Amino acid sequence: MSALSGKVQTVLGLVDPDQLGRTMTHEHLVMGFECSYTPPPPGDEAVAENPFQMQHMHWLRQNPYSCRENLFLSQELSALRDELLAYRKAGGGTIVENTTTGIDRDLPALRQLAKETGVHIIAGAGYYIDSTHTEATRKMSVEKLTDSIVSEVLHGADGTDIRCGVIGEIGTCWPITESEKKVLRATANAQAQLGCPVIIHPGRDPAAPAEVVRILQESGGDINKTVMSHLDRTIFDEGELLEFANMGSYLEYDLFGTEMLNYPFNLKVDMPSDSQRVKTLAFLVKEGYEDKILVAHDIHTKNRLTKFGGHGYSHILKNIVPKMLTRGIAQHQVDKILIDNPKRWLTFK
Ligand SMILES: CC(=O)NCCS(=O)(=O)O
Repeated sequence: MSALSGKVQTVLGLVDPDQLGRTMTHEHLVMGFECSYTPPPPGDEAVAENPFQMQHMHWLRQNPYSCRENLFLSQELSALRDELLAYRKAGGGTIVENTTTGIDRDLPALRQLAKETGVHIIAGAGYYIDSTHTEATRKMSVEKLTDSIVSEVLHGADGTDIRCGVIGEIGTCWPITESEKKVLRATANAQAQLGCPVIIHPGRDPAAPAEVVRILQESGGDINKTVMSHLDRTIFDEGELLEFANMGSYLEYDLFGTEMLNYPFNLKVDMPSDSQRVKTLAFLVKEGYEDKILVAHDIHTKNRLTKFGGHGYSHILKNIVPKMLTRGIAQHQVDKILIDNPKRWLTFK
């Protein structure tokens, strides 16, 4: 039995799982998302240059990736500190910070934020999507990738002694690239060694989550300890959703607060509203999956911070939970989604 067994690993060290409280399982605090920059619609170039004004807030909500400045959450440490203090006040206890190699993980900043706010922060090991893999990463064997991920959990990452407490978000596209497949196999190997939680960013196709699960299974991954993120923009058909749910991973709805018409990463996708997300959660609860659901906001752009008129990290606790309670999800089921399921997932075997 390892020293991690039965514990959760935060950026400040190991904690007892009962200390976590309400947990958002997919957020970013300090990251850079330049890899997803999308040029603005024709005619909107001037707005994109100078977006942080009241009259441009709606434009930013609709076009968050078309303004470079909006993509650097890392520039907002003071606002992030205020957000975390507000999150605690709203009843939040823990945040899983999913920033991995490729999108500017900053572990010392996470440690500082955890110290200053009292929020438990759990950092992510591993690699984001293919376009952010360096040549050195692409050349690594599965064994070397496994070693690097294991080391980030056991010894610390990015030249620090700050240890990651989950593997992920591991980035994949659709179709899954060869480099991403290697990282997935390494993730499964590392999970088999460590008994740790894993979280996946699937490609934007309904077939993508199941394909990731198959690759992880082939390499000995523990699907019961794996989260499939971003289901809100990935699987829409109820039958397909139940088929995927039956594969055994946690089912994460983590784009609460994001309501946009033209989703630039896949124009075929109709991004759901928060009301539609709650309806899907109620459906999954009715179908018996209340022990598998997780929720979050996946904040990764500045406009979603309350400083810039956004919903912030407390939106689920303040606005979505009351809505869930009026839509057939009972308080004890809400508690499972916010407390018990994250705790079970995050505890090392
Ligand atoms: C940071 C990140 O990967 N966010 C996911 C955004 S997406 O639109 O759900 O792919």
